Amino acid sequence: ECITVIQRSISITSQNGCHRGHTVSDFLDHLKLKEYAERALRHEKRYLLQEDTWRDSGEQEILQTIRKGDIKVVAYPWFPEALFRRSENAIQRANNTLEALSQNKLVIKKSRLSDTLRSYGQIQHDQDAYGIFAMTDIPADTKLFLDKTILCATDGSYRCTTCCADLSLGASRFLGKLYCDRNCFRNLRAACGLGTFYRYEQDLGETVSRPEGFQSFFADHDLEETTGKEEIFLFQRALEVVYKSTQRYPGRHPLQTRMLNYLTARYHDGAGASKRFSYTEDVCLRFEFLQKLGVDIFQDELAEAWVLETLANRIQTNMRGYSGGNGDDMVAVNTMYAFFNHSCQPNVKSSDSEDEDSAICVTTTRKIERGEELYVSYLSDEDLREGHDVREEKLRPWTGGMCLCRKCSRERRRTERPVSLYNDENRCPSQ
Ligand SMILES: C[S@@+](CC[C@H](N)C(=O)[O-])C[C@H]1O[C@@H](n2cnc3c(N)ncnc32)[C@H](O)[C@@H]1O
Repeated sequence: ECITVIQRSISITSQNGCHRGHTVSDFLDHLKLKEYAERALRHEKRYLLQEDTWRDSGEQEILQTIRKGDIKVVAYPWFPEALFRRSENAIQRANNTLEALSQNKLVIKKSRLSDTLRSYGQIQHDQDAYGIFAMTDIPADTKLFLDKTILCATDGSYRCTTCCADLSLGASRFLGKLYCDRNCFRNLRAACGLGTFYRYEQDLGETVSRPEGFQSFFADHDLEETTGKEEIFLFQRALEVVYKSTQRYPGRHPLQTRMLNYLTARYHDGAGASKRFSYTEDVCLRFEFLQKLGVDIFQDELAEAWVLETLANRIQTNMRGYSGGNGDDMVAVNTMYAFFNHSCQPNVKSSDSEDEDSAICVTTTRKIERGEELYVSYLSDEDLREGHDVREEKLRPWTGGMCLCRKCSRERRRTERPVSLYNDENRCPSQ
């Protein structure tokens, strides 16, 4: 009913050609929309009041939060349970890949953080956190594996626009962007379809057939000033991958797309705060991009808000960033690397591969014993030198609460209640 009212008022406004010539029907529509908005506000308030994280907040605070546009994304009750988390098969497949890559040195298992994360509500009550464990003793400075990138996005200044490879040794320019070579340019063009390149193609004078009502993403949005625009591009790449998968395997749900189904999603909302909602980024850009892919946003499962949200969440929880300091920022997802949990005293370090596009290389920083869990740091070296409170705040987007690493547990113990998992030196419980 609400959509009909909106559609009617849009068509009246466009027929009138301006917003000033209000009609009686405009006015009634306005009143009706206001009523719907009030009803939605009451509903959202009731919903938030039932939530643990909001129980201590006053009604005014809740209302203000909703008015600012903060929302909580929940799945519709009819979504199958299987879509809430990764399948056993996905973990098994990931394990086969990791064992082969690491030459049987490493295995993916339930992390030693898992039970505590669950008891603190940092993961869901029926969710497991996985991690990477050593299957043998491993000396310091051992190269563990090289993990290829499945998705990446860059601003393109010093890295290839398609594969994010370092371009310091040479690059080719096509239509104003830098690439390793023509192949990379062609790959991105094939992956993104016409929309991405419309403006550039037009500049070159090539004829492009433009579907009616079609809007070019880059032509209509100036993202130059947007912070984190690489993340928006990364999300679009993920949508392309998912779209291609659903075209190829029509019965497969978008969230079961291979590779992306290796990734865990955060179901906490980070620091107890709900997600800041941006109409431009969360609605307009996503829908426009789906439209570009040819997805019917009222019919297709891919366009369902919870699916898009979960997809974006999986990308954000598992991506890694790289900043070379010269503006060559990039964000990438590497599926095996994504299984590492974080420690403020990591026993594994990562580096960009020198010879393999944007692949990531992981190496031990000290001797590892059989059965130990391996951890990387999600923070930069500089941030690791900060005190406990600063580190915990910076880690909150991932942890949604406390950092459960050994160092943080120790430092927290000095000040408040203990969260100790470390009586036996990071050992996996089953060893
Ligand atoms: C990149 S994933 C790591 C692998 C993940 N445990 C899995 O099952 O695939 C990041 C997520 O792991 C959990 N995590 C990793 N390190 C953590 C830590 N030190 N403290 C709390 N949670 C952590 C958080 O839930 C975070 O969102």
